[in-house]
Amino acid sequence: MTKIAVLGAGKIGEALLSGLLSAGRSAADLLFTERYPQRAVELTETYGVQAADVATAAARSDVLVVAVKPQDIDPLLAELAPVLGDRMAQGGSEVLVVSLCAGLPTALFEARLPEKTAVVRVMPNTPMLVGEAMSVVSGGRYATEEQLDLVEELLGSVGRVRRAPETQQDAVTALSGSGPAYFFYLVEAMIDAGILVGIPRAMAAELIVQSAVGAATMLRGAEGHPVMLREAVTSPAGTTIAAIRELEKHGVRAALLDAIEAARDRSVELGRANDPSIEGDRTD
Ligand SMILES: NC(=O)C1=CN([C@@H]2O[C@H](COP(=O)(O)OP(=O)(O)OC[C@H]3O[C@@H](n4cnc5c(N)ncnc54)[C@H](OP(=O)(O)O)[C@@H]3O)[C@@H](O)[C@H]2O)C=CC1
Ligand SMILES: O=C(O)[C@@H]1CCC=N1
Repeated sequence: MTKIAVLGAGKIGEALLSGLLSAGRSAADLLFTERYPQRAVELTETYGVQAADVATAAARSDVLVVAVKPQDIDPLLAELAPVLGDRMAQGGSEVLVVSLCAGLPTALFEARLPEKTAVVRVMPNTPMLVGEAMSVVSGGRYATEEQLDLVEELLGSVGRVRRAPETQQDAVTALSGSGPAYFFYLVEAMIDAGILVGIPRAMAAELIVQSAVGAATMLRGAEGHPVMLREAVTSPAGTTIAAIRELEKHGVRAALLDAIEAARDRSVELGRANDPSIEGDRTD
């Protein structure tokens, strides 16, 4: 069985560990690295997965999943490069580096890691926790078809997977990587609206969450025809159109277009900030 190490078990790293375990992968085939010992102890207690240092993780794993914040990539790659170099020098099997980092191009990893290291860039999302991730996979220069298939299989066990050219990854990050946050934000606002119109919080939450689950299930079944689904809810001179008029008046559609464009731009910026060929453009 493929041995996988998650380097940086924060929110998305933990979601991946949890999702892979729920999908039936053995804890013995997983490792993780973490900066703070207390966090490592908590994760081991919760999931039964062992913590390791970067050298051990790199020596024992077939796949290294990088899940640190883009701003933390430099020290991690500086630590990883010599370890992978030693592994190669000792004739060890090839390792595959899978980056989940927003904005960071595969070329960045290829430039900092030993020559010809295979890198795959993935943009997943947190619904991985419940086996409903949307992940988009792009191969770097040295990633083989078999390695891309392997990554698709791993992520396919925790949700849906698509392959796309790396040039689309910043846009993908803005859409599905951050996407769950937009829905959570809408739900939060709708629950507040429930309170405004006199429904207690717990009941408002139940009404809205179940409506979201029902709407999501219908959207999936309808293969993405949101306009027709919305029209079916919108009666002539009814309540829904009164609400839609307000949404349009307040520019909610335009706000979403701007928001997703801003997220795409931020992903591009994170990549540039970590590009050693661009001087004086580091943004945190
Ligand atoms: N959260 C999300 O929805 C998604 C996130 N991503 C990407 O995943 C990556 C991680 O994001 P997220 O999980 O939200 O961030 P978190 O900050 O929750 O997780 C990153 C973890 O990595 C740890 N870490 C940092 N440096 C090292 C190191 N050198 N060795 C070991 N551990 C280290 C951090 O420790 P410490 O707490 O000490 O800093 C932290 O626990 C980012 O690149 C992000 O772009 C991609 C898709 C979705
Ligand atoms: O907000 C972020 O930068 C990360 C990437 C996609 C979702 N969360």
